[in-house]
Amino acid sequence: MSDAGAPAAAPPPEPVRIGIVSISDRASTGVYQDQGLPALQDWLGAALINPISFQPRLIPDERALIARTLRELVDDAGCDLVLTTGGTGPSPRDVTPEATLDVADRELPGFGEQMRQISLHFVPTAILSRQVAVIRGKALIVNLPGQPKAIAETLSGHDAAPGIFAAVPYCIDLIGGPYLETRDDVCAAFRPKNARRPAR
Ligand SMILES: Nc1ncnc2c1ncn2[C@@H]1O[C@H](COP(=O)(O)OP(=O)(O)OP(=O)(O)O)[C@@H](O)[C@H]1O
Ligand SMILES: Nc1nc2c(c(=O)[nH]1)N[C@H]1C(S)=C(S)[C@@H](COP(=O)(O)O)O[C@H]1N2
Repeated sequence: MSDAGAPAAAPPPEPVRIGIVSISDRASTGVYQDQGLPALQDWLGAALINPISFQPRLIPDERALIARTLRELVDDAGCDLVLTTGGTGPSPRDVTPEATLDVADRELPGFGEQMRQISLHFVPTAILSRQVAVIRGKALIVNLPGQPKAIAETLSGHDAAPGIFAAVPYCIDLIGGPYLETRDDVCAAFRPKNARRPAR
């Protein structure tokens, strides 16, 4: 039978390379078991339809090492997206935002603003979190708080506020990365109509 006239089958989802970085003095030295990397991997694996190649890193709260790790993930490992967790608070060892700005080409303040709004719904101490999001080359780097439960809270949001991940696929389109497709029950990605490909 001919397929003439039938709509073209959607191309397979594009592969994406994602750096996940857990920044914690105690988890990186074995004082407690790291829960940051598994939480990031679980959430992203559930949310994205694209095949994901994870680049995981577990490191202490050292500014130069964090910056070096972010550069390596983007410039050498070729990550399209890097999510960090931890080190965003006000204590002297919390230096993740500074290290992230050290490697930034440009800052995207909306991510931090939205994240703090979402987190206020869960904890009043959300205002202590100094997360930033930046572009380096063709990659987006986003800081998340260190509490393992904060990862799903900030990425998914809640009834009154969409999670910050909703804006990630379109951002990655705009900076030249792969077309990210999400499972709507975990996270409905927002794209303007003219940027959407046909749904699967
Ligand atoms: N990677 C992690 N794995 C498991 N639990 C974590 C992790 N990071 C943080 N937590 C938990 O969240 C709490 C607050 O995180 P925060 O990033 O402020 O830790 P911290 O006091 O800077 O210490 P550290 O850097 O040693 O994790 C920690 O006290 C810990 O209970
Ligand atoms: N969604 C969410 N955001 C949160 C939290 C949380 O539990 N859930 N903890 C807050 C606390 S107590 C602090 S100190 C800051 C910074 O955390 P970090 O240093 O672990 O990155 O994140 C805040 N943001």
